[in-house]
Amino acid sequence: MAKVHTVVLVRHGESEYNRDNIFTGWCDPDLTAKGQEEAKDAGKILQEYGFQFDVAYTSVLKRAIKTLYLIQEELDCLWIPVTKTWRLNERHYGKLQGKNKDETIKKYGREQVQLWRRSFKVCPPPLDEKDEHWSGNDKRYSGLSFVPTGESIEEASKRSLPFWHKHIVPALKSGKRPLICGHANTLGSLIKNLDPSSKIDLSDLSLPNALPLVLELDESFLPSQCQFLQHPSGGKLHKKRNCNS
Ligand SMILES: O=C(OP(=O)(O)O)[C@H](O)COP(=O)(O)O
Repeated sequence: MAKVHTVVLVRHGESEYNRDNIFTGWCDPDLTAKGQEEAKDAGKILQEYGFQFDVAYTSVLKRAIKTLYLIQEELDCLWIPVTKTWRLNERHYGKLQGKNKDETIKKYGREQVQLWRRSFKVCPPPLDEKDEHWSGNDKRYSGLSFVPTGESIEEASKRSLPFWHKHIVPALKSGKRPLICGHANTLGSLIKNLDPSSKIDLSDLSLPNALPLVLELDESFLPSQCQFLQHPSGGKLHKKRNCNS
């Protein structure tokens, strides 16, 4: 089907928790120096392909906000409107937040941990509201009637999809070119759940850090194709990797 609309999505660059192999969710670690470079690289790749954006969206987590800023800086479009929303936050990882992934596997077993990470409906164990990682007292969430203590991928999709329909689709309808900077599970599940029957394969939602993903949509705003724009190989060639199965 012919391409009608295009949205570019980027997972943030490497965070301190990514570097240390820690479940992140709604925790708010910064980008590492490597993550900052990855973000700048993403901007350079997008520039090389000639992408331009009129509007941008990100979460309220600094790893995504800073990645977006660095991309905008590379593209010289710091002036475009940016909407930050908790609806694009990473899925809430409950009690796993702040825990090392290998230690969690040792404690609970690989199969159980994989179920918490990738099952659509299974929620990770809930975070205690007294835990240091509980977001209920964080002022950025003061407008929410309910602050999650853990989310399944399905629950995370249920709060990101309405944002897509309320903000991204109208932006596309008015001819705007949107850039979305977010998180592995939320972006992956958002794309998959726009049309669960689509052939798009995001190989278990493990989106690489700061690799721009070009999503093409048909006239009904359903995904028709998606592909990653690869990092420069040898500093020269950017190879596109197709993710349609
Ligand atoms: O918070 C996370 O994602 P993020 O680094 O994209 O924000 C997760 O810890 C990613 O880990 P996962 O691949 O085990 O789901």
